[in-house]
Amino acid sequence: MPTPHIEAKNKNEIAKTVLMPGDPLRAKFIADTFLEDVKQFNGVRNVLGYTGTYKGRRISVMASGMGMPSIGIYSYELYKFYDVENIIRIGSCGGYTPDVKLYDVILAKDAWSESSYAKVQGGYESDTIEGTPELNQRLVKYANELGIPMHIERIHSSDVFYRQNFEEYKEIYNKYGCVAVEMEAFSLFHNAKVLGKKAACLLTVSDNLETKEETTSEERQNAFTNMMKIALEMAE
Ligand SMILES: O=P(O)(O)O[C@H]1O[C@H](CO)[C@@H](O)[C@H]1O
Ligand SMILES: O=c1cc[nH]c(=O)[nH]1
Repeated sequence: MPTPHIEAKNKNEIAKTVLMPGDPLRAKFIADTFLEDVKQFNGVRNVLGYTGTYKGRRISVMASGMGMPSIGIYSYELYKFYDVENIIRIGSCGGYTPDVKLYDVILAKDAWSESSYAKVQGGYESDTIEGTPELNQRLVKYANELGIPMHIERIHSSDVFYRQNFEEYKEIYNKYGCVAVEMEAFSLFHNAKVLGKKAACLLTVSDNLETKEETTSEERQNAFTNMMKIALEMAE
């Protein structure tokens, strides 16, 4: 400590629970909008990380960057070297079915992926990994208390944003039951599993591959507040 990618010198600078959006400016938005007594603990590569209080309880928020190699590095360092216990990814996703509409919140029960991340990292052979049920139960409870509806479904973690064959998502939906795509949960869930830690993933639908509706980049940064409010209740 510090690590190659996180400059915090002391474990105490980071709370036991870290919310993790891909976008550094979404992390800044959360710190600016929802947290009090905020201290920035990371700025390496502009992957911003902050610790503060929410309703008087301590929590951190730090970006993961995009894709499994990136969240693989940051979540590993947080769990292994900073004694972080819980990471809640709060991301955007593309809907594979009209059943998930723009701005809907999805809790990833598990993530299916073609990625080699888990196999290469730790010899894990399956293509599906669960989020931590205990965290999922807490997030369901908080969503209910806040009156925010939530889909609880399997998602697709993809290494590829721009596929040569756009239509492949239809087969992934039909064959594996993934209702939406994002790019990090599978490796986050894997790291939690091998390190004996906990992880969950909340997503907001930013676009829909079937209906072709989409939100703007500014909305993806600042407007996905329902999932943020659910995740912030994890503060302790
Ligand atoms: O909005 P974030 O959290 O970055 O998540 C999604 O958005 C990025 C792609 O635009 C990928 O990181 C994907 O997982
Ligand atoms: O990975 C992602 C995230 C949002 N929207 C997509 O289509 N893919």
